[in-house]
This record gives sequence, C-alpha cells and structure tokens, in this order.
Amino acid sequence: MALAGVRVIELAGLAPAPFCGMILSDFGARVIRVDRTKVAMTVDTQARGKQSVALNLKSPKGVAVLKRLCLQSDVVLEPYRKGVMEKMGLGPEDLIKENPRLIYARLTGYGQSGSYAKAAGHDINYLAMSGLLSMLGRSSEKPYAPLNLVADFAGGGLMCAFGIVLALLERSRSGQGQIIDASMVEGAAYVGSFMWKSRSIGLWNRPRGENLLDSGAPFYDTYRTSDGKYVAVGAIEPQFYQQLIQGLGLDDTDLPSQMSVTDWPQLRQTFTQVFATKTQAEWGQIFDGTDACVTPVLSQDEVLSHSHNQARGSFLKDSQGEISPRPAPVLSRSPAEPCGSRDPFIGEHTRSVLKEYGFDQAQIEQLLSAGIVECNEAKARL
Ligand SMILES: C[C@H](CCC[C@H](C)C(=O)SCCNC(=O)CCNC(=O)[C@H](O)C(C)(C)COP(=O)(O)OP(=O)(O)OC[C@H]1O[C@@H](n2cnc3c(N)ncnc32)[C@H](O)[C@@H]1OP(=O)(O)O)[C@H]1CC[C@H]2[C@@H]3[C@H](O)C[C@@H]4C[C@H](O)CC[C@]4(C)[C@H]3C[C@H](O)[C@]12C
Repeated sequence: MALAGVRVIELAGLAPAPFCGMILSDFGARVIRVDRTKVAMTVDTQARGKQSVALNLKSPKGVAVLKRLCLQSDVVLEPYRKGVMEKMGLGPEDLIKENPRLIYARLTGYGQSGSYAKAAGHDINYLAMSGLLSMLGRSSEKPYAPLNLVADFAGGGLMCAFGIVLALLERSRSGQGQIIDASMVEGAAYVGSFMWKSRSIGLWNRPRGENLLDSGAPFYDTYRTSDGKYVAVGAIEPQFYQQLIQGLGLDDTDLPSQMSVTDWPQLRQTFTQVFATKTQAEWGQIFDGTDACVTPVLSQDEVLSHSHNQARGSFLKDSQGEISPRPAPVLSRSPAEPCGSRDPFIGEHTRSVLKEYGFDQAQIEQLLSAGIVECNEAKARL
C-alpha cells in the first residue's frame, strides 16, 4: 500500500484527528493511537487498523515514553488546542530536535495563531468562521451545518492527511520533517474555494437559498416521492434538463424558461406535484440510464444494496457486521486494504508496542506498576 512503512503516533482526539489517522491506516501506515490511562471507553469510532497504547502524559515518565515513540516514528498527529503539547514538553521544538525527520501534524480548529487559537470549538464554529456556514440553508431559514462534515472531516481530518502525505513526499527529497499547522477554519474554506472563485460569474449573488446550487433552482433540489422517500435532481445543463422534463412527462412549451429565476418557485411547485405521483423506485425505472441527473436519496443502510454501489464494492461490511464506506480514492496498483477486524481496546497494544520500540521487560513492568502506562491485553482476549 502507498503508505506502507510509515509510522504514525496519533494522540487520541475527538473526531477530525481520528479520521486523519484512519485514512493513513487504510492506505498502509502503521498508526499507534496514544490514549489516556484510566479511561473506560474510547470515543474513536474511526479506529480501523489502529493499535492503542494507554499512556499518562501528565507524568514526566509518560512524556519520556512518548518522546521515545516519536523518536522512531515518521509522523506525530496531535488534536489539542494551541500550547497543550508545549505545556507537556512535547512541542515541535522538543520532538523535532531529537528527530529532525519527524512530521509534526497539528490539527486544530483555529490554527496555531490568532485570537481564537486557544478557544474551544467544534465543527459548526469553524464552519461559521470559514464563511461557508452563511451560505448553507434554504431560503428564509437560518444557516445550518451539514452534519460535522465540512470542518471536522473535509477541511480537518482529510486536509491534514493530505498535508502529511505532502510532507512525506517533500521529506523524500529534503530528508527533513516539518510542522503542519492544519486549521479547520482554513481547511473548510479551502475546500470551499469554488464559492469564492465563482462569485465573479454571479453564482452566489442572490440571498442564501435562492441561488443555482444552494437549493434555489428547482432543477437542483430534492423531491419527495409517493412512498415518502426522496429523489435528488441535478439537471443543470439544458440538454440534461430536457431529459428531466421528458421523464416527468411535462411539455417544455407549457413551462417557464429553465433559467427564469423569478419563475423558479412555480417550477418547483410543478416538479413537487409530479414527483409525488410515483414511488422512488418507479422514478428510478424512468430515469436510470438517462442523463436527466435524477438519483434516489439513499439511506446509510440502502447504499450497500444499490446495484451501482454493489458493482463497485463502494461500501464494506467488517467482521463485526458494521457497514462503512471503503477508502477512497481507488489506486490501481497500490489500493487501500482497510483492516476488517475489530477496533482496538484502550491500551490493548501497550506491551507489544513498547517492546517493539525498544523497552525491555523490566522497564515495561516498572511503567505498568507506576501507572504510567496501562495494558488491556486481557480484555482483548475475552
Ligand atoms: C466524538 C463525537 C463527535 C465530536 C465532533 C465534534 C462536532 C467536533 O467538532 S470535534 C472537533 C473538536 N475540536 C478540535 O479537535 C480542535 C482542537 N482541539 C481543541 O480545540 C480541544 O482539544 C477541544 C476544545 C476539542 C477540547 O478541549 P479540552 O480542554 O478538552 O482539551 P485540550 O485543551 O485540547 O487539552 C487536552 C488535555 O488533555 C491532556 N491529555 C492529552 N492526552 C493525554 C494523556 N495521554 N494523558 C494525560 N493527559 C492527556 C492534555 O495534557 C490537556 O490537559 P490540560 O487541559 O490540563 O492542558 C462526540 C459528540 C458527542 C460526544 C459525547 C457526548 O458529549 C456525551 C458524553 C460526554 C462525556 O463527557 C464523554 C463521553 C460522551 C459519550 C461524548 C463522547 C464524544 O465526545 C462524542 C460522541
């Protein structure tokens, strides 16, 4: 796999950093998650392929253990607010001095500088600060955050993984590691560059929810079908729009022009009435195989059984029966090989990892008896 041989130390975080770690693990990196001790359960639901070491970083000996792990690793990924790692003596200066090849990834909401750098926050806050949240929501409704997708994952975990891969590639030429300052505000905004770069062509010059791609256009929206499900319509181009009208059994000459913005409410009403006359499956029989850009709105469970997704194996079922998306993108020669076994318990691999990283039996026992580390191999064998 593309990242085979890359060793990552992931400090346990909430959601963005775990997603970053899972991406790296899916594509072959060895990801060791460092959990707190005395914690019953992990909140990392994206732990596929990871190992877990439970380590108390509030103790100097715990800090020394982490330093030793980072000394023999390629990447350290930290999900804390600005200054936390420095407070523990684990800042970039501390670690890169000992391992100049280390890639030090810092995934935060607001970045390592600026007045918000030390403020707590979550996806919706970062999305709000990016400028994108102001554009999300239907006309006359308040802005809404699309799950915690855009800042936590697209602009956070994924962008950070991208930064790590860039730094690994650069290190292959320079031999040097570097610091990655991954701000979720900036990552989300960067993902949304199109929204800034397309202002000049007037794509966003109307109020929220009244533009072409923000639920304003009736030919770019969702519609309820007679069985209470939904279809998604994306027929933007005239030639696709014509196929939509045809599939709906409408006569274009009876309708206002597609781009007559003032007539969009009336056109939406017509589409709403027509889509409500058939089931989602019936509309699928009409539109599948055409370029009308009409697709079923599938639930998280339905995605597995749709013929297109099935043909590609787009979704996986792991050994626990859990459905989840397969890693993307698909590389032809070195594709991801996501681990199918269960996620690790906290501290499950403490002993084996410390041994692999050069700690002898006496040192491990001492760390265990002092509560610096915890080992939960037994739980794993239950
Ligand atoms: C996981 C579910 C989904 C959450 C997604 C949500 C929408 C997000 O947006 S997540 C993105 C959050 N932001 C960031 O990641 C940006 C960077 N990070 C931060 O800004 C901060 O970390 C913070 C604001 C997120 C948290 O601040 P906090 O003060 O807690 O921590 P820091 O300042 O960063 O300092 C870390 C401290 O920890 C010490 N540390 C670190 N490692 C160790 C170690 N190994 N040993 C010892 N100590 C360690 C470090 O020294 C720092 O200490 P100091 O502070 O002393 O310096 C979640 C959605 C719903 C959640 C559930 C729900 O809330 C109910 C339950 C609540 C319960 O309390 C927990 C379980 C819940 C089930 C809970 C579980 C999950 O959180 C959810 C499911």
